[in-house]
Amino acid sequence: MICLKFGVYLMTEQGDILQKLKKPLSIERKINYNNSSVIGGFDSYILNWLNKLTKVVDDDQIMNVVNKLNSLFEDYSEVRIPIRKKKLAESRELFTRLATLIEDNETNKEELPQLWQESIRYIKGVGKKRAGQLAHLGVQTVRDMLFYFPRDYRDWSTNCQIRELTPGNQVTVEGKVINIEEIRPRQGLTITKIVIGDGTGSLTGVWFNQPYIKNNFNRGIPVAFSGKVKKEYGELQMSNPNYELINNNDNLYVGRVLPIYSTTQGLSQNMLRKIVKSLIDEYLDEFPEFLETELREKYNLLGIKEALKMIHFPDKIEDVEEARKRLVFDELFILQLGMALRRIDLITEEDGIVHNSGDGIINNYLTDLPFELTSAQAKVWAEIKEDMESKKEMNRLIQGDVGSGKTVIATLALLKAVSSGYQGAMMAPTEILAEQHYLSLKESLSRYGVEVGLLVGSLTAKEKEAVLDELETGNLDIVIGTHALIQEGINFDNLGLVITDEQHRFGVRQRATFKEKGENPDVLVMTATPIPRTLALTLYGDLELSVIDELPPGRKPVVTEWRTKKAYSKIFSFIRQELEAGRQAYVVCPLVEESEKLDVSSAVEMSDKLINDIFPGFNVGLLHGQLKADEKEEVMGKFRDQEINILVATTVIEVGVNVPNSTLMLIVDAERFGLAQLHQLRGRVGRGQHQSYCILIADPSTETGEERMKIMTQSTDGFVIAEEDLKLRGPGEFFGTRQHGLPDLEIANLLRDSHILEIARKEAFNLVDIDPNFIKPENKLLKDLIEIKFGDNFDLIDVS
Ligand SMILES: Nc1ncnc2c1ncn2[C@@H]1O[C@H](COP(=O)(O)OP(=O)(O)OP(=O)(O)O)[C@@H](O)[C@H]1O
Repeated sequence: MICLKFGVYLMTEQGDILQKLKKPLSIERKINYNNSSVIGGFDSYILNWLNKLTKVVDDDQIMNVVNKLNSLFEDYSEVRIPIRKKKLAESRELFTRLATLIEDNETNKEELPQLWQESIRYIKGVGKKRAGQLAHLGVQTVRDMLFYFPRDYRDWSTNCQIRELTPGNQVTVEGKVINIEEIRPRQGLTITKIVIGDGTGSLTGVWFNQPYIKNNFNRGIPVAFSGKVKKEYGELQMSNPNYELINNNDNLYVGRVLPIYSTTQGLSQNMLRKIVKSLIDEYLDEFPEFLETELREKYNLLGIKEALKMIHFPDKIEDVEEARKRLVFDELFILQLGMALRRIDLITEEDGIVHNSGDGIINNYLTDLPFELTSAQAKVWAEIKEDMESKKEMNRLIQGDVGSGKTVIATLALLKAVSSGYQGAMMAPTEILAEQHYLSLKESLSRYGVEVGLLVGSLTAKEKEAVLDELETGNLDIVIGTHALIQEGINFDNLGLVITDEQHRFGVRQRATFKEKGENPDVLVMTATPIPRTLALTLYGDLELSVIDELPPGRKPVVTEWRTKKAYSKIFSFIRQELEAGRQAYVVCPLVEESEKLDVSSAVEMSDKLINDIFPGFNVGLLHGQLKADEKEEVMGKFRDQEINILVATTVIEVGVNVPNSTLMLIVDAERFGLAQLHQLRGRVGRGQHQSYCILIADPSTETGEERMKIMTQSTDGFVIAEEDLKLRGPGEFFGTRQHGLPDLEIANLLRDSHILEIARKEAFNLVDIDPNFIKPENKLLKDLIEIKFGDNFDLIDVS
C-alpha cells in the first residue's frame, strides 16, 4: 500500500506555476498501488471537493497556508491537479479550506482513542494464549472485543425460591449443590442428577447420557438452574436445565441477563464474559460519542457507551433491542457514508458530458421497433435521457427482471451518445453475450449508419488490431465486448457512455477502469439478477437506481414444475411434443463432466444420452465453458438459427441469452443452483409469444431445499424469489458465491433492518453532502471509523 498526497497548483493558462499547494494529511488515502485506475477516481474526488469549497479569504491567509503545507509535505507523489487561473476564486476557497484542515489536523489529531486499536493481548486477564484463542473469533483489538456481540442471552434475572415453584413454569433458581448422583438403570443409559437447595426446598437437575456434566459441579458450590419445572416421583426436577456457576468473587452471574457468545475451543463463556465486562468497566468511559446529538435524538438512539454496555450486559432482556438499534444504525450509517463518499468519487458535477443531440435517430429507432416501450421502460428511459442530457455525470443502475427489456434501453442510451457525437461501449460478462448483443445491435443499427464493433479475447491479433484502430480513430461508434474492453492499450477517440451488463461479475474496480477509457463518460450498469432493495443499496449504494418493474405485454408466465428423477421419461416425451411443434429446448446441467465426488449429471453425458438414446431424430448441441470461443459461437449461432433443437448447456447460458423460439427449460439437479440463478435460467424461455415451461429436476435432501423448489414453482417474480432466497440462505450465500462484495456485517441484518438501512442511508448522504470532508468537529470521528471499518478496502468494496 502507498499513500498518495496530492499537489495542487495555481497555474496560468500557459501552464506556468504561480503557486503550489500540497495537500494536507486528511486527504491522503491509502490505495492499492497495483490498481492505478483508482487514481482517476481520486482526481475526481479532489476536484469535486474543490467544487464544494465556498469561503474566500485574503492573500495573506493563503500564503500562510501555502507555507505551512510546504513545510508539512516536502515530498509527495506526482499527481497534479492544476487549477487554472480563471478559477482563482475557487482556488482561494480551496486554500481557505486547507487552512482549516491543517489547523484541525494539528489540534485534534488524537481524538479517536488509541484503545480502539489497542491489542487485546495486553488487556488484564487476557495474555498471549487467550489472545490467540480470541484471534480465532476475529477479535484482535479492544474495539473488536467490544463489538463482538452476543449471539443470544439467558435471562437469569427472575429468580424464584424453590418453595414457590409450580410445575410447568419456566424459571431460574439459585441454590447450593447438595448432592451429585449418577445412575445407570440399564445398559446405554446414564442419568446424572445434581440436587440443589436454597433453604426453602430442593430441586434436581437431570441429564441423560451426559456423564461429563457432573465434573462441572462440586458439593456446596452456589449454582443457578434455569428451565421448565416438572414434578416426577414427588420430586421437583428440571431436565437438561441451563446452568451457571455462581462466582461469589464477582457478582456478574447472579440475577441478571447474561450474554452468550459464540466461542472457540479453550475459551469458556465465563472467560469471554469476564473480558468483556472488564473492558466495559475500565475502558468504556473513554469511548467518545461519534453521532451528533441531533441525529440521535431524531431517531431515538442510545448513546454509544450505553448501547455497548447494554448489548453485552442488559439490565433486562427488552433493553437489548434498544442497544441493537443504535449499533445497527451505526453499522449501516458508516457503510452508507462509505457509499456516499464513493459516489463523490464517481460524480464530478461540472465535468459530465452533455449528450444534447436532437432525438432524430432515436425517434426513428423507436418507430422502427416492432413494439411500443412498456411504461416501465419509458420511465427508465426518461430518467436516463435526463441524466445524459444534463452536465451531471450519469451513474445509474438499471435493474429489471429477466426479459423485461433492458437491452432496448441500453441501445437507446448508446444511440443517444452516438448521435451526440460520442462513442459508446458496452461490456458483457461472457463472450456469448457480447456476441449476441453485437449481432443484434449491428443488425438493428446499421440502417442508421451506426458502426458497431466487437472486442473479445478470442479475436485474432489482426482482427483485434483493426478494431483498436477504428476505436481510436473514431470510425467505430459503438463497441461491444467482454472485459477485453478494459485492457491497456485500448483507446477511444471520444468515449461518452459506458455500459456494463454486469450480473455481479464485474466489480467496482472494473467499472472504474472502464470509465477511465473516456473523460468522465456517463455510466450505466445493468443487472438482471433481482436484488432486494436492501441489498441493492448495499451493493450499488453509490449508483442511482432505475427499476424496470414490468414485463412486455402478452408474456405468458413460464409454467414451472418440480419433478424428481423418476419422472425423466414423462418429461422427455413432453419435450418431444414441444420440439415437434417447432419449438426449441434447453437442458441445463450443473457440471461439464461427471465428477467422482459429486453425483451430478454432466452436460457431456447428458448430451450423449439425448443424441443416442432419447432424441435421435433431433439436433442436439452442447455448450459449456470449456469450449473455445469460436466453438461456443458456432453452437449458439446454430441454436439461434434453429438448426439445433435442443441445447444442452452448463450455466454459461444463464445470462441474457435471447432465443425467443425456445420454450422449454429443463434444469437437472436444480437443488444445486441458487434461486436467483434458477430464475435467471428460467428467464431464457418465455421470451416469445408461445407458452413456455421450466422443469426442475431435483431430489433435495433438506427442508430448505424443498422449500426453494416450491418457491420456484409458485412465483415468477424475480424480486419475490430474491427476497425468499435471502430469507432462506442469508445474504452471504445469496448469489451462490461468496464473491458478492457485501461487507461482513457485525450486527445488522439486511432483511430485518431494512428500515434502519433506509434512514441510515438518507442521513449518510445528507451528511456527506453538507460536510464531504468531515470537517465539522462532531463528524470528525466518523471518518476514522469509516477507515477502521473498511480499512484499505474502503474504496474498493468489491463485487468482482
Ligand atoms: N416493450 C416491449 N414489448 C415487447 N417486446 C419487448 C419489449 N421490450 C423488449 N422486448 C423483447 O423482449 C425480449 C427480451 O428483451 P431483452 O433481451 O431486452 O430483455 P433483458 O431485460 O435484457 O433480459 P435478460 O435480463 O434476460 O437478458 C426481446 O426479445 C425483446 O425484443
